[in-house]
Amino acid sequence: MAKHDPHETLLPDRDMDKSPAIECIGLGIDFGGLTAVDDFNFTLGRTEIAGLIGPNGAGKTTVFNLLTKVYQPTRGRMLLEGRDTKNMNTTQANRAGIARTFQNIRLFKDLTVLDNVLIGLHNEMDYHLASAIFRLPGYWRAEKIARGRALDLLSIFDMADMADNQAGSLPYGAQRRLEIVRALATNPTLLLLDEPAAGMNPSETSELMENIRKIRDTFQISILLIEHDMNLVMGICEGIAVLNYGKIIAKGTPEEIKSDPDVIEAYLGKKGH
Ligand SMILES: Nc1ncnc2c1ncn2[C@@H]1O[C@H](COP(=O)(O)OP(=O)(O)OP(=O)(O)O)[C@@H](O)[C@H]1O
Repeated sequence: MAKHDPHETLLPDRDMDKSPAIECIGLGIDFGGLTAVDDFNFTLGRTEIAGLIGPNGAGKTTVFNLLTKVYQPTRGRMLLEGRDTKNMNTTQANRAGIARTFQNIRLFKDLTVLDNVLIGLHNEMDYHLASAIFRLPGYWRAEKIARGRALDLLSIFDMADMADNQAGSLPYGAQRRLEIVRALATNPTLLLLDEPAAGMNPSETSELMENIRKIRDTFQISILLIEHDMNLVMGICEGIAVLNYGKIIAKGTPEEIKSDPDVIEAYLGKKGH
């Protein structure tokens, strides 16, 4: 496989005129004596769809927790569209453009589908607190706009007719879709998907692949996904980084990754993933 410059984007020719969606430089984190992620050099260009793969316990979710500022790194730096994220917390990282979904569905199951999306939108909206408390005209205006945007988002994923249903009553695939819609409501420039195909049947997975492409094309954002389903990863990702024991052991196109002996040994050759 071609050994890539660690600071090069997975697709080096794309969007060279803009700062990358995200750039990690020597990022690392220790938990007590355990180094969960180390020397993580990773650059994702705008509108790339990339995959982060590796065996169980390799550090993939920890990388997502670093990118979303759930964890602060022990070392290294992370730039979001050229901006240093050093002092950001999770809310600030979200406002700066990173949104994520989780390995296990985290919806407000008793609320309606629409309300779940509105929660995402409110995170991003910036109306005055007093206007919300006293229900001033500005509040209602903002609410109306938010409802319209939420319904628009739901219709892109053919979910507008489910707007008033309880989120917990939706079929599994639709709940996962709703999680993605809620993340998109925060208007991200980088969307992180943690095992989006987990628990899906093959037809739900292929629908998910179409939706991921649609998201990138419609919103012109970058997508980084963690996934064990190799058909999805190889079918949709333009670039892939492979993590093993907290370190990147390979980066490249799906074709390069498939034939990389280190990857085969560390990951693809093993059964059970
Ligand atoms: N908060 C924490 N405290 C201590 N150790 C942690 C913490 N978070 C993660 N780890 C450890 O870091 C390592 C990487 O875990 P992580 O969950 O990131 O792996 P993963 O690649 O996402 O695995 P999987 O594919 O099973 O989800 C593991 O050894 C894990 O036990």
